[in-house]
Amino acid sequence: MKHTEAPASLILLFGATGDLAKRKLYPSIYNLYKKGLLSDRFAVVGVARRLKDDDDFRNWVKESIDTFGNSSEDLTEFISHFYYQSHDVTDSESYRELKNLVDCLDTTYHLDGNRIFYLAMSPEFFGTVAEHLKEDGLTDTKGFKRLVIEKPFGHDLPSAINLNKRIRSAFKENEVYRIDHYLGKEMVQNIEVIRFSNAIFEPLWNNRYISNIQITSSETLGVEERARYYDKNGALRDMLQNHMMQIVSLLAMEPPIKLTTDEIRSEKVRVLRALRPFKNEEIDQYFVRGQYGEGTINNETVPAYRNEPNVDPESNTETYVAGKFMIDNFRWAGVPFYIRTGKRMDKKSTKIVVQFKDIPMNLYYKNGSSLNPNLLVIHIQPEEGITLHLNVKKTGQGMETNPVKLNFSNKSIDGMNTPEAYEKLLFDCLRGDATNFTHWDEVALSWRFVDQISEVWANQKAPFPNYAAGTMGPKAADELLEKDGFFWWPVADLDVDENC
Ligand SMILES: NC(=O)C1=CN([C@@H]2O[C@H](COP(=O)(O)OP(=O)(O)OC[C@H]3O[C@@H](n4cnc5c(N)ncnc54)[C@H](OP(=O)(O)O)[C@@H]3O)[C@@H](O)[C@H]2O)C=CC1
Ligand SMILES: O=C1O[C@H](COP(=O)(O)O)[C@@H](O)[C@H](O)[C@H]1O
Repeated sequence: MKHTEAPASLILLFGATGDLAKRKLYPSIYNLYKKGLLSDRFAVVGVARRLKDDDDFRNWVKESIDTFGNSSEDLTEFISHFYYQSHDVTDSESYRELKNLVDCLDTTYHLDGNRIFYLAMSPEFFGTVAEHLKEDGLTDTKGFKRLVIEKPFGHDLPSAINLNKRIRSAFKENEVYRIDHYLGKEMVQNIEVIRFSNAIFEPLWNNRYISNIQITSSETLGVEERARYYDKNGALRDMLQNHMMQIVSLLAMEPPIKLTTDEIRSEKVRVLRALRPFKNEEIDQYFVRGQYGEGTINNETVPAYRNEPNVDPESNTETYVAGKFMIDNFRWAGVPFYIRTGKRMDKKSTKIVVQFKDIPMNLYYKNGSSLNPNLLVIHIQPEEGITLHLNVKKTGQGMETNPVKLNFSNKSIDGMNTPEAYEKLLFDCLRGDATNFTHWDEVALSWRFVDQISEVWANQKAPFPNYAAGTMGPKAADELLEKDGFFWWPVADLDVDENC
């Protein structure tokens, strides 16, 4: 085994013909292979209904890599490791056949019985597949067995508890890898490093020096082909319950005593436990929902959410959510964490803005005008980097100040793109590192928090649509900050200069 490569392993992929597999998973497996991070002893078994046989599947994988990956090479050797079983996951009989195939590949490729079961299909099947894997002996193996499970993990706390019970009947908690692809993003992983390896930040990382933190994740895309799923979930469940709350917990957690999976997770859990709960009648003071109407994006007119295919024409589902989280602990008492996320917004951008408090006395603006606050901006995507906003002396006579930005862009280091989140997460899973996956306690606490909001919203019809596609969301989201004396830092003005 090469020094850094993953151990021999079989990946059994349910949902092998799906959008996620095609766009993300095959290109990621291929990148690992190309970089020498995958053992030569690997095999992938795809399960779905629509293809016929191995050849069909290998062509499918090749096409997906040609379209969504970065390869101009001959893929023959790589795709020879791919096998297919046409199988309806609700059909109990097929699992025996699958076990025979998997056992046979185990021997052929000397896989030491190591198995990753990846559920990249509709969540309604997660419990059924997990139970069958156990009942039909696929989890009886002398190597490791790990279950990678896509989102959403449930629809609310009761359904998540039920799903967890079914999964845990077949896998132990430390064998379950709940994917949150934001945790695979380079700059999300960088949050801990920025905080815990810089003496200039960690001492200031508290309510004495930080006035508020803003997290924006805006998309220009609409609901696309996923309306059947999305219309039942909305932005609150689709983005806030998982990605946004994970970012909040990374920003707010205490330094872990060690950089181990358990220590980091337990600090994140403590943040989620400290989130201030709300009474039903308070939800509107802390959360705003929106749904896009018709509008213009990149000079093209796009339809209202309610006119998208497969969306209920009277849908009450939010495509936008903004909120204010309060973390009631010693470090964060009084500091609002504002988040906003939505579809069909003005710009595709995920950024964190940490706004520091004003200095106690402003010596440089005696006429009453204000100094620019110091900001630390963490650019998660599309550009990756950090910017520190400072004030310096204006060149020349006098003592006026000038705002400046110190930029760091990941691209400026070596011009290389950082690996796709799925590539990193797959590699972590192959090596048995669950740090960047979500523990059950985190899932349960975030559902408990989100359920308070969704229960109230489900019972009140919203005045939708309330923002035009191509804008940054409803006016009420601006008012959420204005009433606290803040405003959303415009993401378009904060971009990192990638040439720096
Ligand atoms: N697509 C994305 O960008 C993202 C997806 N996810 C999550 O990933 C998962 C998969 O999503 P996505 O790929 O978009 O979904 P798709 O609908 O594109 O794919 C579903 C897959 O499941 C297979 N399938 C459906 N029913 C059965 C069945 N009864 N038996 C066997 N196979 C079946 C389909 O194959 P066939 O029809 O051939 O049987 C297909 O391969 C979901 O949990 C989603 O929430 C998460 C983040 C982003
Ligand atoms: O999980 C999801 O994330 C995507 C946005 O991901 P990003 O990496 O492009 O920011 C979102 O479009 C999708 O609705 C949601 O399910």
